[in-house]
Amino acid sequence: MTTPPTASPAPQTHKPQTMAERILSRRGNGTFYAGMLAVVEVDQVMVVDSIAQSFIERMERDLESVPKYPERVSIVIDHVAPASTVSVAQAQKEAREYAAKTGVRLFDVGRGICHQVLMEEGLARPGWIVLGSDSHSTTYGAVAAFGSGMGATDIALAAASGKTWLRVPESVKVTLTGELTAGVGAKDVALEMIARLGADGATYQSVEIHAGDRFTRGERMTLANLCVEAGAKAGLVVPGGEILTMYDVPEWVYPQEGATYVRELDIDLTALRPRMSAPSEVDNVHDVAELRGLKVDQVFIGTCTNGRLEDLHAAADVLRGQRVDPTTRLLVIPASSEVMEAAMADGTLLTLIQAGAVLGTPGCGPCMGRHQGVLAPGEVCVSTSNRNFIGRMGDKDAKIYLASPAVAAATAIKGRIALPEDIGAQ
Ligand SMILES: CC(C)[C@H](C(=O)O)[C@@H](O)C(=O)O
Ligand code: SF4
Repeated sequence: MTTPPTASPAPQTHKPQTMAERILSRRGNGTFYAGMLAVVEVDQVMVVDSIAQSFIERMERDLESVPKYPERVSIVIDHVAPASTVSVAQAQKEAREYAAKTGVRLFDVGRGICHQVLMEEGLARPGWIVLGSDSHSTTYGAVAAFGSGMGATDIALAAASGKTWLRVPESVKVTLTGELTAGVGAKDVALEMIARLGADGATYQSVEIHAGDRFTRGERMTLANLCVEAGAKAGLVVPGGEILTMYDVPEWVYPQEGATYVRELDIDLTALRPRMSAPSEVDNVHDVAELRGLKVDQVFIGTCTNGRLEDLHAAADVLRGQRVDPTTRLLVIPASSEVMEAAMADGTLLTLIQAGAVLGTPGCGPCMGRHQGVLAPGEVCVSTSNRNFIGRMGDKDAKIYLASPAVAAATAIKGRIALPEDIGAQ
């Protein structure tokens, strides 16, 4: 197989480092700064169903190799699960056989979306390097893991060698100030951040988010998840709040005072209103109030961005005792089996179903337009996901608006873009 190049030599003096520089240095073979080439240990390699066939082909045909550490590789069947066609079923069958043969972990149909599942399983931890065959692998930055998406070839090389090599990214520092007002949450912050960075504004950079003790792990996942929509290589949230009680956070993941950033921006949470991304770019962000009243055919609550228990709670708080508009469909797809079980146990699912929601199998659902709720020409969807590109959820003439679970729920009741306050909720 290909031999990794030798990493850049360590500099003589020690300058303060960003989070990305610190983590890559610690997990690699030197003291790295932006622009240098780092060779690093990989703690977890994640392969999704849609990429599994090409991953297996790279491993067996091109590299003639097997995973060096099978316990560090996970395959997740989540994007089109259960299978929608014979060829999808065949690919998934091959993924199962490969897992059985090599001893890598397999999370099968119904366990949930890759990023949610890895987080729940403790397969992303502070200071880890987690590579996924999926662009939203930046999500692991919620717990200060350097998470990044790569193609099948790079993923296979990492699985075969236990290492990867990459150019150390420059960092953008995003500092959150003030406190959120009622009805505004992590999704609104994430959309505002993308609007401010721009869709290509952080290409190959590490977005380092200074959030203090604000936000739960799930909310931090929403923030880190969206970073890739600005083109980021990683989205790292400085540990604080509940992360400190959930994990042992090593000192070496924190950025150092005086580190070098290519750009710094502050987001004042107090001034933020519920935000919505209009078609067909994620950075086309507006106040929901400006878009109010637009007729909506489908509302989708779920995905790796906003399909967690707290998201279902936010939706249920708005939908309790209400009915979905008869001309609008509401799809709710929990991000994982664990989320579904908890939402079942605490009555959230009953509330949603009584309001008229249709429940789907934990997984990606219609997020990328492969099954379970694709859109017809001219249809409009409000989704809690992260991408609203042309054709993303079905027909190229369908339109997707991205918003928080609370806004999505209010919209489902009205059948038109709405704020929770429009139906008397907060
Ligand atoms: C199928 C997968 C590779 C893809 C990604 O890379 O993100 C998908 O998850 C998406 O959201 O578009
Ligand atoms: S839920 Fe959507 S964005 Fe997330 S991994 Fe699945 S397809 Fe990609």
